[in-house]
Amino acid sequence: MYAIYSRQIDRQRQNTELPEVQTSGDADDLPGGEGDRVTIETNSGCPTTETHGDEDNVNDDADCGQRTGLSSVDQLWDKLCHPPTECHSLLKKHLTQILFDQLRHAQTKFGGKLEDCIRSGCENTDSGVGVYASDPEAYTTFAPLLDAVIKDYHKVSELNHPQPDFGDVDKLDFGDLDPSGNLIVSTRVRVGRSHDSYGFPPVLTLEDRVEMEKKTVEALQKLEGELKGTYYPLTGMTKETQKQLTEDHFLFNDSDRFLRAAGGYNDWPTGRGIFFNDNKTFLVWVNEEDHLRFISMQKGGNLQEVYTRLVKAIKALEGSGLSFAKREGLGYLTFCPSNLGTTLRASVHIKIPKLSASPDFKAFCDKLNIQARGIHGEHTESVGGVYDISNKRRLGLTEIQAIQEMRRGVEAVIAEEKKLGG
Ligand SMILES: Nc1ncnc2c1ncn2[C@@H]1O[C@H](COP(=O)(O)OP(=O)(O)OP(=O)(O)O)[C@@H](O)[C@H]1O
Repeated sequence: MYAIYSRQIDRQRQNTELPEVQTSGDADDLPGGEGDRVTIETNSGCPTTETHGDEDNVNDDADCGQRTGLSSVDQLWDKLCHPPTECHSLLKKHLTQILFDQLRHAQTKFGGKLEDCIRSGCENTDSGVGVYASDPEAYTTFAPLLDAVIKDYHKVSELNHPQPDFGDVDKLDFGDLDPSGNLIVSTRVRVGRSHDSYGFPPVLTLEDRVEMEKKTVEALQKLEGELKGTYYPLTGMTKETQKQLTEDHFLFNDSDRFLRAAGGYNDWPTGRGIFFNDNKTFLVWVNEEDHLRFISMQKGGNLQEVYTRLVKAIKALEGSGLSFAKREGLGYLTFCPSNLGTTLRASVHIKIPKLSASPDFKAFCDKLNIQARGIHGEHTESVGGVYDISNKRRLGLTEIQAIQEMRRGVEAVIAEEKKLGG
């Protein structure tokens, strides 16, 4: 069966041309040099009364099924109960002995098990969240654990996410957030989407990945106008091209140990790739962390243009025959529970040397529901006082509300930086 899919993909790949290395890409103007370390957020609270696993069941290989070489659910539980250093993850906080006993034999129709959801958090006890959904149905089967984690992470008391509402893009009340062009280097808005008929990375087979890639590429090839572009599979792409596209902030890589432990890089690079239009303002990541990530980005601070382009792309792709996983009260479903709901992260890369050096920087961001990251993605450091500032909330509000929250946050950040003399 795989041979058939491989042949199909090989044919498809023969028809695509690999991109030239972009030595003068959009992000080349980003400042270089070492900078301050970003404070990474965790929403933790370490339990003081965590009970230990049932030691009689440790090494119960029956739970491993066919996934040989992976720790069993009891081995994972044991690791979580005896972390090498203090553990503050949401997994640790919410997976009690009672819940573990209740869920340890549960299985979704995609074959997802508890161990698929908790592996990363048990292997990496320094995780902030520590839980991934094995597949869309995990949000039902493992709801006692996942709901608690979701409520805690997103700071909501009820899971009643509203229906999608992108607002009227012809009547947006914002444009360029930094008309002077002095502070904002670039703006990016992304959403994640999952095919509703496939599981998430831990339960996917190589054949699934190839099949999903094919379906996705067929839909992407229908895009028109500004969104029209070309798909570049990772398989066959030179290391130099991958490196350059990653450094230019366009492409993903396989360097996140949390995602790796969750199975996010299984069968790498098969089934993965990137689609982009000619001027690289609309991109789609295929089979990175999520089945699909739609990304709109450009240099400067024009949030209106970036958001409008993304909304048009979402509507076009929703009408192209793809069917995305959603659940009442949770919105769009993603591999990581931190992303579901709107799945929207709108960010600017912004030069804020004064504000970021202030001891109140994190509190300032928290108050505005915005988050600061380093400029090479989550868990990276800031470079030259440039930070990635984005909306923190993705669940419990609409897309247009999330964008407005980010806009207000960025405007406040700019005002504060100027007040401090920046
Ligand atoms: N405003 C921006 N301008 C240019 N590049 C950006 C911007 N925001 C994010 N990026 C780039 O996008 C890439 C992915 O970043 P990152 O992994 O933090 O976010 P993400 O794609 O939203 O996913 P996740 O939140 O799941 O990690 C990185 O190369 C990062 O530098």
